[in-house]
Amino acid sequence: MQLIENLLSVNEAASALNCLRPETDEIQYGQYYAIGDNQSLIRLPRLMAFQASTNSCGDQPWYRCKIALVPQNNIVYTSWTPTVQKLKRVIEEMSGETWNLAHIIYYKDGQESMGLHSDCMLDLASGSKIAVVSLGVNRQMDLVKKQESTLDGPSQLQINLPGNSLFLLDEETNRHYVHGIKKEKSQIGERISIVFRHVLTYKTQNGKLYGNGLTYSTKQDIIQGETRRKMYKFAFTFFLALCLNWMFPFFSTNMFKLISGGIYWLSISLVIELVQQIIDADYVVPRGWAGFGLGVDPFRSDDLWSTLIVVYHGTTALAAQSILTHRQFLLPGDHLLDGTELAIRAGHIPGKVHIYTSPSIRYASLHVYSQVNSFKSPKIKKLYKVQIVLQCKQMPGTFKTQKETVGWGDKRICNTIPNEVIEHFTNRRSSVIPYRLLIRLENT
Ligand SMILES: O=C(O)CCC(=O)C(=O)O
Ligand SMILES: [Fe+2]
Repeated sequence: MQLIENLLSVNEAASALNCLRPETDEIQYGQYYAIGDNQSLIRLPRLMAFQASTNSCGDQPWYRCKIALVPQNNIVYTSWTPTVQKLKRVIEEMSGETWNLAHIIYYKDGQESMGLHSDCMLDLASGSKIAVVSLGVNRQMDLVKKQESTLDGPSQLQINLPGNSLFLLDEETNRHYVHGIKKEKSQIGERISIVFRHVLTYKTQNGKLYGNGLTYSTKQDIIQGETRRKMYKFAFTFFLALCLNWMFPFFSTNMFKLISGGIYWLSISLVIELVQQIIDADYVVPRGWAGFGLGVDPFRSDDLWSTLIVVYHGTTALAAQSILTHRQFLLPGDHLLDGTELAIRAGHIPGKVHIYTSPSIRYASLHVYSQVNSFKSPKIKKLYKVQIVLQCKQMPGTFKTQKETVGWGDKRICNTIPNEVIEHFTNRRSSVIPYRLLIRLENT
């Protein structure tokens, strides 16, 4: 912490104060709010304005402070105005540091204040200092050591911030102490503080954040991420439209019922349009899979959603189609619609007539169960791996559990479900009810 008095000449300080007063044109102050306990809006006892430099991409720095989270506070950073820019230059030349964002705060009298708080450090350049330039009357800043702090040093401090001074608040002090500007009992005049920060977070025109510690660290990353998402969406759409349009009658959504009632033929472009609507809904659960709700028999009397557990069944598009067409799982030995007999799949022990499921999506999506097929997106000519899993409800007490049967031994397959109980098997067809088709499309 450091206080530098007589930052400017007396005349310059007086003129700076005058230029930054609300009556002058330079700064358009606004009234901002906090959210109270009962969700009410609380008027903050001060006026504020925001300025910042843009980066080389033309984006503005962004500081994630509490007031920015209140929807009613429309915080807009404008470019530097002459007086603030001059103050910035003076303190940068004096300290050798740089700042790219400022909050300008107007306290009209001693009744206006700022409560005890720590400045949020998420967006600040590591090791950078928060610079507070004070103009106008002297105000007292209280610093109170946080309860959890293990730092040696005074538990409380009072610092006078006279007009025409610079106060530098370092990371360490901000981490261990809260600070605030307390109310004054005596009648005093106005004070303006200009709080400069060096932030490394930026906001794009469409409101996306990038920078230190964020999903996207540069603007380029955002563009790449969006391109990837677009390509994925295209591929997905074409996969559904070209390879899986048999399944549209099985969807539970009204729009599908609407268009598939009796008409099982859909034009590719209509399918694409519908699929895009689903994908835009971002219904991707579990992680990495896109889920499509399937129609469930409305006449079942058991309380499907509350008493049955969730399991997964890794399968092929063909088998999924067969399960959905027959409206239930089939057991080896059953006859399909075309009269052929369902055989025990190669690799499974003959004589074991069972339906296999797993509480683990990891296990169900192993390639022996959920066959990997490749799919070439016709539009972008890119090859993808496609897998299908049916998300199902299974009736407790109707199945047995056993350890994995894929030869992994003790090597853990799923983080949540132990290998010993990862496989369910049953011979009751109607105890497993598929309610969501999961599809995963991955780059090859
Ligand atoms: O007005 C002041 O001097 C304190 C401002 C402050 O602590 C803040 O804006 O976070
Ligand atoms: Fe602060």
